[in-house]
Amino acid sequence: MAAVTRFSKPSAISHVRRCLYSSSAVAAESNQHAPSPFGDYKITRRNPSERNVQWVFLGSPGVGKGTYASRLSNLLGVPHIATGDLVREELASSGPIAKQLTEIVNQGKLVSDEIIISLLSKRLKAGEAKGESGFILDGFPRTINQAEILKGVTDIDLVVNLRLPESVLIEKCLGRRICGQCGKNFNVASIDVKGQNGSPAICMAPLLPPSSCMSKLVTRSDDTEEVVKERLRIYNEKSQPLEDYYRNQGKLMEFNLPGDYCSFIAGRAGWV
Ligand SMILES: Nc1ncnc2c1ncn2[C@@H]1O[C@H](COP(=O)(O)OP(=O)(O)O)[C@@H](O)[C@H]1O
Repeated sequence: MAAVTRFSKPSAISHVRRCLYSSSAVAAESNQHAPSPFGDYKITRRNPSERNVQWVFLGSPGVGKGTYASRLSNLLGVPHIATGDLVREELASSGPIAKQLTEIVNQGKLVSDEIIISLLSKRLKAGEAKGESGFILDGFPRTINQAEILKGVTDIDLVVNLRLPESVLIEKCLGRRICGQCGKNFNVASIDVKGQNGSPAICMAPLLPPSSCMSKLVTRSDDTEEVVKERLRIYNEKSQPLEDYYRNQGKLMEFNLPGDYCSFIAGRAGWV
């Protein structure tokens, strides 16, 4: 993949960052006075050379967006903001919208734009108060409408799209576990799919927890086979069109897992 080759040089990330900053600076300035659909919160639309990276991770449920995005966010020094985590925090808080959210999430449906944008605005506002000027978004946008709303408030630099075959996605979702104490994510699924009809074999080792977390593992209530299949269906219908949306803007970088991404990011950072 040409993009991977281009990214595999030592200073690749900072180089891409500089290139993306300079190409999007004009667009950023011309939209400075656009009204914000983020309600009372407006992402400060800065010249990209004066802020940190603003990237988006796309990919089906179970593809590992959270794992890869959080590792990359450590490398780039920006927060990893997952809207699924914001939704789960809201659920755990028993706040006013928690009851309404429980039903939607447990059916594998999408939460309304109004609610998700309000949760995201709150998180971005808190981050900005601490001096954050960049992010890796995971789970947002999930529809063309959300992407249009985001475009109205900031100019995303790069969109990373991760891909795995659907049979593997289901196994990975069913293998997900969270430590109820430290909140870290793990995966007990051991993937070993033989190559067929020209498609490569896929082997992915489980991401096992340390012994201190072992007895505290919980499974997400929406990670049942039925709900996962519904989430995949909704992803294909509502989120997959985002690939073309960002491809047409020249912002999409695609990785077929596990090979492409692992050999690029994980290998370079010494994670594998
Ligand atoms: N951008 C969004 N728009 C609408 N609903 C969302 C969004 N992000 C998260 N959610 C809700 O939170 C749930 C969990 O999200 P997430 O952890 O990202 O799950 P997944 O494993 O399906 O990627 C989703 O099924 C959906 O109900």
